[in-house]
Amino acid sequence: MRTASVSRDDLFAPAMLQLVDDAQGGARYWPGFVDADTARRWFEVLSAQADWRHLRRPMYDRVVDVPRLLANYPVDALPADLPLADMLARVRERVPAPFSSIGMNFYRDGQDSVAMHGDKLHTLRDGHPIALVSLGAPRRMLIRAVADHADRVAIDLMPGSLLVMSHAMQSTHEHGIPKARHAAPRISVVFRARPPVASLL
Ligand SMILES: O=C(O)CCC(=O)C(=O)O
Ligand SMILES: [Fe+2]
Repeated sequence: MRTASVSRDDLFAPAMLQLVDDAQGGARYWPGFVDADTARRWFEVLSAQADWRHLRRPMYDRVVDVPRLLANYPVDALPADLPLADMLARVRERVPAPFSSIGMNFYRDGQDSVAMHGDKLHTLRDGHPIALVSLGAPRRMLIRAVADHADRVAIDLMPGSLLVMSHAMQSTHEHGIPKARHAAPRISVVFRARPPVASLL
């Protein structure tokens, strides 16, 4: 396994790390996408004021808690008291894609997690990437090839960082945030380009 860990304060850190390669840009990571003060401000407002929901989901013959809080906003109805329009504008400067939905995850502590998965392709516009801004405490993400689980990379997602994953990668690779022994609260803000509603039916 490769481990990629870069801190914003590391003078020798590259501006961008290529974590996975493919014809659509693969997975690219910018550790210092926004400055520390901006990341702190965004975390404070979102943690306090977003519409966080605790979901339960059927799994086999049981109903289980989703082990993190979720909040979702379509980009054409962003609440004015949240910094999401500003975040979207900055993400679009770096990644010019037709993002239409913002999904957020709140990992309250090390027990919160997301299992290894590829994002659902039928809910994403073909060819457009997913962009993910991290806020709050660092958390480790694992990315692995579906065809060879030994082909994997661990990246410590720092507050103020941006991770961009290609559409193609959602079928060739899985990503997840494993549980951690100790972790302070973290938020990820995920920008996706959704297909028009009609094509979902
Ligand atoms: O929180 C993260 O960094 C990953 C979230 C994720 O994979 C998702 O929302 O699909
Ligand atoms: Fe995901």
